[in-house]
Amino acid sequence: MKMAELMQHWLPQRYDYNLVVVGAGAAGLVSAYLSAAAGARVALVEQAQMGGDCLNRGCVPSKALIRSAHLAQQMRQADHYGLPGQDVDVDFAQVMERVQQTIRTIEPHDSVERYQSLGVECFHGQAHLLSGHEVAVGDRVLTTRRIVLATGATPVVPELAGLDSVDYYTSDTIWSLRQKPRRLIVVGGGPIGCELSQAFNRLGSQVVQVVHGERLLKREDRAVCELVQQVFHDEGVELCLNCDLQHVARQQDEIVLTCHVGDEERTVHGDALLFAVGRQPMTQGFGFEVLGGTVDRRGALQADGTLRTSVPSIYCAGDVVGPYQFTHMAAHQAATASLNALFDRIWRRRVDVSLVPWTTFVDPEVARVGLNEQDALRQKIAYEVTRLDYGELDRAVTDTTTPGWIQVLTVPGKDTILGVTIVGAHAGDCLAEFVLAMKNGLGLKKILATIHVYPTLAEGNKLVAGEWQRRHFPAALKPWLKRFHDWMRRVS
Ligand SMILES: Cc1cc2nc3c(=O)[nH]c(=O)nc-3n(C[C@H](O)[C@H](O)[C@H](O)COP(=O)(O)OP(=O)(O)OC[C@H]3O[C@@H](n4cnc5c(N)ncnc54)[C@H](O)[C@@H]3O)c2cc1C
Ligand SMILES: NC(=O)c1ccc[n+]([C@@H]2O[C@H](COP(=O)([O-])OP(=O)(O)OC[C@H]3O[C@@H](n4cnc5c(N)ncnc54)[C@H](O)[C@@H]3O)[C@@H](O)[C@H]2O)c1
Repeated sequence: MKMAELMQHWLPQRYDYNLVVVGAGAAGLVSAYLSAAAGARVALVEQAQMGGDCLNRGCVPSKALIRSAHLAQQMRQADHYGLPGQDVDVDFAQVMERVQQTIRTIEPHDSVERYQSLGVECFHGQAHLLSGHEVAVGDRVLTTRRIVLATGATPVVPELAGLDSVDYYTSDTIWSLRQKPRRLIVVGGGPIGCELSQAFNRLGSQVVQVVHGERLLKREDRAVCELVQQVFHDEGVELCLNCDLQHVARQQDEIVLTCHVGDEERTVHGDALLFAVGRQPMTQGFGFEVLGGTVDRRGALQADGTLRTSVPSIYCAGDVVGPYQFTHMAAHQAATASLNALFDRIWRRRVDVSLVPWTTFVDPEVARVGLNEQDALRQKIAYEVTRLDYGELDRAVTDTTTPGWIQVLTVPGKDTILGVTIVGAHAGDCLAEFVLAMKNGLGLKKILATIHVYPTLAEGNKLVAGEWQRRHFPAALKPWLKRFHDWMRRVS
């Protein structure tokens, strides 16, 4: 039998679906929704909760927790605002209940009911790939022309001697806590470790943050990390940098984590332990590898620029492929993957990762798009720096939300923006204007020429553009202007 005949033998005459999407997190939901909106017949398979990580264990609960922690901190610092400062008696169980309430409020948006109403057929169960065109869910086999894998990622737990003798948390399980840990050990200096260390500390846990590297948030410039570390230190988060984990043990009622810091041994004591050491793409256990699907050296699905995997009928999006593990990237990739999957006979586009913004929601927030100084130096890209401190921004002063700054890197001598880092209150919101500008090739002069509302933090974007303009005013023009104005003062 020839190959074509063989294929004909096992492929159905007509597929049930144009697209089956595996996983109903940010990537899966957007893939399913867009495909249904484009008129395709779509099935969405989720083994656990609709909304995936972002809604149930990630962005939503963490930002709800951070909000309570921020308010507790503001209450303590009420004297900065002319009000009596106070000790805050945090009802931790209530805070965690609010976190769950927040999830419940958003939940309908990601629910089966909503997606069914949008024209997506939802299946609950673990998807298993039987071929590049067949997905089993329980007893059912869904046949489909294309598949989008959006299976996400799971928290990494380091291999550590003694780990089986202690209970520990990850970002998946920490939300079940109802009793505040008196002393919390957080392992990891990335966004999860930093956001949760500060939040738990502000809610009254004594936090020790144990970090492998020499600083927190190592993707950011050193000055940014130093400010965050200073704030953490001032608020009482104990930082253990350059730590190599050795072993962990339960001793009486406490957890004892032993690390090497250089040649020295250091022990860290706590009542609870949280690992935040990265998230591993979910590529195994649903038949992809059996079909010859490959993963890259990061352990993420291997895909081309159009998000097609090594199995031609299967595309992918979100944390399972990365490399940027953000909800907004999952959604962005989902749009590319699903439309490519539906229309690949006639048209495919590449996913655009040239401009990926992100914000780490520590206080002060750290937001970035494009290059920072350490990237520019590493890539040997020439740049100029223009910086505006929040202290020069009236709204930051009236709100007592200093410290912070806006730093813009531009092409030397030009207003073309290479990258922006904003550190400070609402940095993530303020960044959006720069993302739009960069995406559309607008330089700082265009931002300067745009009327910004006074007094807002976003006005800082215009002020930093003004600072750039002041420094680039053509020097040769100055004597001419002086002569012109001298002449104009003559009384004729
Ligand atoms: C604590 C924390 C805070 C975060 N904060 C932010 C933030 O502020 N901003 C931001 O942009 N990002 C944040 N993130 C990252 C963000 O949550 C993820 O990037 C995003 O959720 C990834 O979406 P996804 O659809 O790729 O994966 P997921 O949301 O993980 O969805 C994958 C889904 O697939 C399902 N699944 C897996 N295998 C199968 C199978 N075989 N069959 C059926 N279903 C399957 C899973 O059950 C899951 O529901 C945070 C993450 C964490 C953990
Ligand atoms: N605000 C946001 O957008 C946001 C918030 C949270 C999470 N996220 C996403 O989730 C992803 C995962 O976050 P994360 O913070 O877990 O991972 P990460 O990879 O960003 O950081 C992991 C940290 O753990 C440290 N580490 C790794 N192994 C270690 C070990 N054995 N001992 C001690 N330290 C160790 C690393 O040095 C690093 O500091 C991020 O990449 C991010 O994209 C985003």
